Amino acid sequence: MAENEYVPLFETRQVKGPILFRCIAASILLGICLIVMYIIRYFSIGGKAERWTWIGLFLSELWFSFYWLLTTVCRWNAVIRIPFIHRLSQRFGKELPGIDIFVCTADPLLEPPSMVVNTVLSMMAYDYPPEKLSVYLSDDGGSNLTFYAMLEAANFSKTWLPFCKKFKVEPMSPEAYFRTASEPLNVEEWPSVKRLYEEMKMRIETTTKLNQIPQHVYKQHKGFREWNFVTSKHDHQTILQILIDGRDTNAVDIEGNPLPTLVYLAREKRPQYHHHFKAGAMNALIRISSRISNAPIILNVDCDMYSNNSESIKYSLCIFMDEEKGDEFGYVQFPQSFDNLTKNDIYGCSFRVIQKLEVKGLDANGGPCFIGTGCFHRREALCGKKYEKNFRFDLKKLNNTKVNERASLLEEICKVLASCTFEHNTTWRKEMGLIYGFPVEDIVTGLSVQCRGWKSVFLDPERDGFFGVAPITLLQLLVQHKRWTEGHLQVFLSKYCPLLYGYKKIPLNLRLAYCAYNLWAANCLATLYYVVVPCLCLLKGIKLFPKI
Ligand SMILES: O=c1ccn([C@@H]2O[C@H](COP(=O)(O)OP(=O)(O)O[C@H]3O[C@H](CO)[C@@H](O)[C@H](O)[C@H]3O)[C@@H](O)[C@H]2O)c(=O)[nH]1
Ligand SMILES: [Mn+2]
Repeated sequence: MAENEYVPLFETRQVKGPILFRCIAASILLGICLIVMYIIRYFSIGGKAERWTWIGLFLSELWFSFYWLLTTVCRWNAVIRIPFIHRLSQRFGKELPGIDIFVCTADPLLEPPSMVVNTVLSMMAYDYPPEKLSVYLSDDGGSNLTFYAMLEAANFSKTWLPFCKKFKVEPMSPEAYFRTASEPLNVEEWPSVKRLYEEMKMRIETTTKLNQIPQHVYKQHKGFREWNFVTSKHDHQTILQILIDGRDTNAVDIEGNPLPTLVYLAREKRPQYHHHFKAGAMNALIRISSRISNAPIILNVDCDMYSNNSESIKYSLCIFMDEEKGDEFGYVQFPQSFDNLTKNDIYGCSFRVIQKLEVKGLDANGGPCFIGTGCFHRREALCGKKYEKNFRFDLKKLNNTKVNERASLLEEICKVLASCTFEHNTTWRKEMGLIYGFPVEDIVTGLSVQCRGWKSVFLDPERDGFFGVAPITLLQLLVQHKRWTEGHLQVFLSKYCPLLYGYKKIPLNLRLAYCAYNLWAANCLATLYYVVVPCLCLLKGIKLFPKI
């Protein structure tokens, strides 16, 4: 291909049917206007009680109209992105950047180590050069059970990764794969790999149940000794173990191919210092990974979210590496899909409207929010760099920083980076890394990246990129919704309110779209009024509608 002949790595297409949508929206707008006119016209009819009910209903309706306007603005334009991965391979061949993958876990009881192991294995099994992949697990539970499970994962990966490569296994989580795939006829390895997996799972589950590491295992790895100094999960030193050192020529799978780097981290926790939940964990990971592998692209996932599509990394690189537009993008967000939904999804846990409709609208208006998981970040954008128009990133070059310290020395050096006091008097938490202080730290962080001038992209390939676990009982759902709505409202009332914070930084449409989420909780007032008051009026015999 000639040098000057630019062939894009992705294409942006308008979502079909905008005219139909706009006609419907226009008709709704007309309806709203007629209702408002009607209400104003009959305003002074009836007695005092009627009038006040009318005013209340009128205000609720105004609120609903306003909220409808916010969502319509967000949906007005919608785009989808189509990456061309064959062009990526053609153009860059093996010259691809490094990828650091962060997995966060917090509690071995709520997030069983056997599940975390599956997530980690699925991340290691991407169809990507293993020497360029590094997987970091942050364990905020500081649990030796999770650490043990990771050791098992490191060991099993030697069988699992070649198996995945050979048979193009998808999903790459062994649990999900063996649950969904039927046994192929002429694959000898299948039963033996399955057996190995089941034995490993059994060992992990037994250890978790007994809450004790068997003595012979304890002696196998120096890492376990760290727990001699752990008082509780809220009070311990940094534990950092490089379980697979990708630079080590002996770190190979059963077929002799290199393995991805695998690192276990339990950052320091002390009762007198706030740990800032997942945002704190992510920031520690960003610093530690910058010292160990320093990949220019970071993928982060929750520990319950396994990879379902082995090409996701390449899809996201099609965005970041596109010669013309790639440098504009700060992050690439995949949807959060779930594989535990009940048949009718009666509580709407899958967020279909948001994920299948609204995010595409956000994308057309400057970029989707960062939703905390399944997101590829440009490290520099996440670490506070402002977008500069003509600045070109050479992602391939950025990756050539192999450190040469021994693994054990590197572990010691990095421990400081995850200490409780490291961030004091620095710009971490404000300008660098994830922002603290909100239950929805991801939303604020995404907003601040966008306000530094970066755009973002939503990618939803035909085969889902990731599968996670959705809350499916009413109670779980209410807890999650309460946290999210509260968090969003908090953002709206803080200095990060998109209307002000994003002023002159991001398009008005995008700011309004953010507000639709931020004001989610505020809807409850109008809704409550609307469902309660008319019923009371009916009981009391107060006439709500004028006779015409
Ligand atoms: O102190 C903590 C608390 C949580 N987590 C991890 O954070 C992730 C998300 O927490 P979870 O309790 O599962 O929250 P969800 O409501 O399921 O999370 C959604 O909403 C969050 C807030 O918007 C985002 O951060 C998540 O990525 C998104 O999946 C999990 O992997 C946890 O292990 C930590 O690492 N440290
Ligand atoms: Mn979750």
